[in-house]
Amino acid sequence: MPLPIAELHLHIEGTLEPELAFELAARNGVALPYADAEELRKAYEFADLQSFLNLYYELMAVLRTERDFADLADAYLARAAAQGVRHAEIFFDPQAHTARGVDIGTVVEGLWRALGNSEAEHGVSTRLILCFLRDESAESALETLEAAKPYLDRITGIGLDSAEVGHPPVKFREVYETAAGLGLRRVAHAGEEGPPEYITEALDVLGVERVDHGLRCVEDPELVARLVRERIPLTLCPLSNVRLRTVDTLADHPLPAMLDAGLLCTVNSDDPAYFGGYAGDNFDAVRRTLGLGEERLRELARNSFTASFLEDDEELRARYLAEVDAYTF
Ligand SMILES: Nc1ncnc2[nH]cnc12
Ligand SMILES: [Zn+2]
Repeated sequence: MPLPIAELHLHIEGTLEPELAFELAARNGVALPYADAEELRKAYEFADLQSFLNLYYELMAVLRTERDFADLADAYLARAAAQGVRHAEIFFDPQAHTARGVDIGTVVEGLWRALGNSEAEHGVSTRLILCFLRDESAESALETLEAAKPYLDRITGIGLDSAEVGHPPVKFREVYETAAGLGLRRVAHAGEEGPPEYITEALDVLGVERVDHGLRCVEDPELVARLVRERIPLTLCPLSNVRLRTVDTLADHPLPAMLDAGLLCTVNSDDPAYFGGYAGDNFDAVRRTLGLGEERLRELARNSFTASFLEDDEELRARYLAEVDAYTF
């Protein structure tokens, strides 16, 4: 039985496995510029974040109907459950779909078909987090939040993703303020490729409660001290960092030093179809390569539930934490 964990950094579009991409392409009459799934998988060789994002957005062309989004989310939830995920807070990128003429309602309702049944079907509780694309305009983000208003009962929070460098958090001050007024929780990618200053800005200007990645905080000891003091969770994604070359090799990953420093780290998969592993695979990789022992693994699992947005169901959080405590390796 795998260690029970919460996954807090997962882009649903990044769970599109090549085989499902071809199945959906056939169903929707979309032509993909690859002969088959095997050839597509060979294209998963990335120099940096942008080279990954190019393929990530290109493949989304196959996602067109509610059923497509439901199938995508259902496939993820089944895989995640098999790896010990008990709770998943799932990002989606509405602008990447509305730009192709797919309505935000199609996306949310499609995802909800799978998420609404997930506890019964897969034993995985879920929350949905709407992400704005930071390389699009602030106006576009505001329009997206407006378009999401009919679906806010299904959306727990907002996030910020896509190309980081050159798109600092401050660009999205207004939409984060508006979202906070609507009662939405706030997270943002910061310090993945961008500098530590973006992490500080995400905290101070956007009011984020959790930082996605946050890896580059290690370059600024004062920032590390603040993150420790304020118990700000970081959603790290070790296999993603290797594939996108933000660390040279997994053995160089600062996770052990970050835990030693007292940071509230969690381990997640980011875009598992592209980066070689789901949440449990990331745990296995850091256990094997970074030599994390049982106490550290249990700490990471506890952190994932502590950092989750389960304030609306503290009983469930307590149940998950008890499962972690009772787990025998
Ligand atoms: N790792 C990542 N960083 C920024 N934007 C993303 N969108 C999907 N995955 C991402
Ligand atoms: Zn991400």
